[in-house]
Amino acid sequence: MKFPGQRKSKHYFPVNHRDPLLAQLTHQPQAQASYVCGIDQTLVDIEAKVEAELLERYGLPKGNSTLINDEQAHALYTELKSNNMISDEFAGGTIGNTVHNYSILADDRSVLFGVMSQNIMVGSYAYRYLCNTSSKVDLNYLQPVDGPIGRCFTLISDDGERTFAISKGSMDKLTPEFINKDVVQNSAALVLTAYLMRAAEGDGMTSAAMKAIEYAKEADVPVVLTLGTRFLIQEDPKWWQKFIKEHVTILAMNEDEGEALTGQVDPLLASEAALEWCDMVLTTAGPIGLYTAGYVDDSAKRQTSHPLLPGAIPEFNRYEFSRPMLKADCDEPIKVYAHISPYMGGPELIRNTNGAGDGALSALLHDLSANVFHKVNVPGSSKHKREGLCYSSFSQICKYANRVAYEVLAQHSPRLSRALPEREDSLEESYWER
Ligand SMILES: Nc1ncnc2c1ncn2[C@@H]1O[C@H](COP(=O)(O)OP(=O)(O)O)[C@@H](O)[C@H]1O
Ligand SMILES: Nc1nc2c(ncn2[C@@H]2O[C@H](COP(=O)(O)O)[C@@H](O)[C@H]2O)c(=O)[nH]1
Repeated sequence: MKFPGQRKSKHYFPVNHRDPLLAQLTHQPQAQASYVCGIDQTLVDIEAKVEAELLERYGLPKGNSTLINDEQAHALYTELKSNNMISDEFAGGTIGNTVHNYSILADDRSVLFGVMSQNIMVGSYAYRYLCNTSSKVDLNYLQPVDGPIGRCFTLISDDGERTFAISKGSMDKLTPEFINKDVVQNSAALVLTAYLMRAAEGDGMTSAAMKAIEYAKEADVPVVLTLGTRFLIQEDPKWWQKFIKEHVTILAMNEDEGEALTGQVDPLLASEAALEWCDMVLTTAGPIGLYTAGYVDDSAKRQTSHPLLPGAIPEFNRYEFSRPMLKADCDEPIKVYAHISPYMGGPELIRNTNGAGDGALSALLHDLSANVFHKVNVPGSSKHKREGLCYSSFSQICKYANRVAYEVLAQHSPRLSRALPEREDSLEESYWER
């Protein structure tokens, strides 16, 4: 496990500083590992820049992820291919991206549940998916299926907004028997997307996800849900509120999904509202940056040394130096919020924002998993006198998530091909040289 480590307020990502507590680990040759597991619809992203007219012609609402049938998929693919519009084809899927990025950041194992074609031709989509996934993502639990994996046409508009058209193939054929109970129950977190809940009748994906949730809850493993798209949530916000209340520990969403879920346009107020149903919230807000929100026990709260920020909740970041806790672990829970503006104002060139939110979530998962790792291996640490959900404070998690989102945007791909630089200097130099 590579640690998130200590971050200077100016340098929003892991730096070389060694945690003195971690030094104890060097005396333990066999540190116990910690990992996260996730379930996804196995998808390859087929990226193309398109005009608004094409979206209209195929009946694809801008910004949404729409399921399309085989005939529509064939027509769309033929049109994109014959006009040389396809710019990239790479492994995708919101949770596939998240666990891949987690493994890149942590330089450690994650486990992905899903399906994989059992007969794979070199160059096929299944082949590409495997080639484009970090070798640290454990794919040994994938369920073999007869058909192809899914295709996600990722259609980028002039303003960088992405619209998805999903040709599902066999992506929803995962069945509950392929969810390994031990793997889920020994993990630091189970990560899911709202997309898993829209499988058609006869497809096992939704029941597989519910089985995994059942296993996770039995073992007090945090369940992390990312909302995927506002269109899915606005169909029935009450259903989602109940789902989150019953099953979810940490919720990740963007400001549109937050509005669809809570009715609050302001991402801070949407985060506050969502805290009524879960323990922690990560709300990304595009060029506005991102928010973390959650709970800490009154006795463990820590005041920020940063300027207090105005907002719909005045001075909302007052206790952002606190570490997130489960509400149930607090005697006197208080709500804590933190915000950060985009790292360096965002990259100079943003081709599209595909996967930026998933990137931010993978940083949060890394921090959470590092906490489990630290707790198991350095149980006597003062860090664990109180039960904490994460290793770092709300403020630090904001910085780290923000930095990773920047990297996804700068690398122009939802999957990181390399981890963050160890030292800030090179990046900063290039920033000032602009
Ligand atoms: N236009 C932008 N300028 C600068 N940073 C951005 C921009 N869009 C996204 N980001 C960064 O990426 C993060 C996630 O982006 P967002 O678009 O909210 O996620 P999602 O992909 O889930 O919609 C933001 O919190 C911010 O740090
Ligand atoms: N599992 C699913 N993933 C999907 C679906 N539609 C789109 N996507 C994936 O989302 C990421 C980008 O996420 P972002 O919201 O952070 O930009 C992309 O790689 C797609 O593959 C879906 O129905 N199911």
